Amino acid sequence: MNLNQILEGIKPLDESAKIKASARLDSLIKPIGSLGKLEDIAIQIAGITGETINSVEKKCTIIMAADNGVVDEGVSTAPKEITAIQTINILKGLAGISVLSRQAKADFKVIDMGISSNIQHKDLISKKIKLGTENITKGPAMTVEEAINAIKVGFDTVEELKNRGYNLLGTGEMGIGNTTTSSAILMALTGSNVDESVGKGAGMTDEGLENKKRVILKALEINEPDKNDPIDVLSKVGGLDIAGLVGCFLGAAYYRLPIVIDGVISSAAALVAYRMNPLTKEYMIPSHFSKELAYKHIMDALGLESSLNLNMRLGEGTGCPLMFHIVESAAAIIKEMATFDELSMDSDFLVDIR
Ligand SMILES: Cc1cc2ncn([C@H]3O[C@H](COP(=O)(O)O)[C@@H](O)[C@H]3O)c2cc1C
Ligand SMILES: O=C(O)c1cccnc1
Repeated sequence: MNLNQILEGIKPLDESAKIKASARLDSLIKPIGSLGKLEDIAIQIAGITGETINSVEKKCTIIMAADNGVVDEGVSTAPKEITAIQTINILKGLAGISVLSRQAKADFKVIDMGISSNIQHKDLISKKIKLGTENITKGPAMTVEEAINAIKVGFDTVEELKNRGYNLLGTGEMGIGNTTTSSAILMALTGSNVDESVGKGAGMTDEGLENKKRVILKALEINEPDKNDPIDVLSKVGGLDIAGLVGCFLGAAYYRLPIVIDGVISSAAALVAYRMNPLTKEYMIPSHFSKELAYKHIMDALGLESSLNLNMRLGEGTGCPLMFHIVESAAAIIKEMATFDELSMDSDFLVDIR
């Protein structure tokens, strides 16, 4: 399947299923709308699957790992070797995403999209496009063909997970320097200014932040990404991890699966997918409000709002298993709460509290 076929195969949510889910929620023994975002999510999932009652217990966060050539410009406090080291830590079950996934009884899948060394682990899926991107202050991060190949990896991963019965997905990443590429994508696609688009990432001094801003401005000047062409933006100032995640968002919309957005890097990928086909947004579920500055502006550009605010700024996909608890709760209320009609059959004392 080529990219155009994928984009054309994405359809809107099922409106009649949403109406039925909404009617069921209004019939439950609670004041109308009182379960807030849990109700919104239950309705969204009904629209995605076409069913009122849904199971979302088989969950997986897809973690795309890749290196970024722009790290040579001193945009991260961490050395680029951390990408490989932390990818292995994730797989060994030791990292934040590993622990939170275990807690949520969720799986994760780690894909090497372009780590700059040839590391191996039995559970690491190698789909390496190349050994890290080029330095974006000198030219494009990757070719358009490489970007499309990376998108295809994400898309195919979702297809495989759908075939294996997964019904709730999440997006995560590991890639030193990827808050730089995320901010560059935000600025290129929306024209937002550098001071509201660039944060300190994994940790950065004030001087380091000023350098990071200069580097991003230079990358945008050298590459001249076309804001009306999301693939141009992605290939010029993005990363292989972000490109893979774009494919995950396209895949989730194509195969009609709900997909949770983690932090600033996943949300940058979500914005690229949204610009490629706005219907992808209907399948996205934001998780937490990342403290990284660009996050708020990316969410504004997407017109989405996160449900959790835990002052987190880790990445890896850590918002996803936390949000899985909430999404499972949303699926449970619409399935398991009683309706007023059901109670009136059992009880002479029912008072309709609506
Ligand atoms: C030990 C460590 C573990 C991490 N896990 C996720 N990130 C996060 O930080 C990186 C992005 O930040 P920047 O753009 O400033 O490099 C990404 O790898 C992201 O997943 C980490 C960063 C570090 C240092
Ligand atoms: O919000 C995130 O995803 C994030 C923030 C800082 C560093 N890495 C990731």
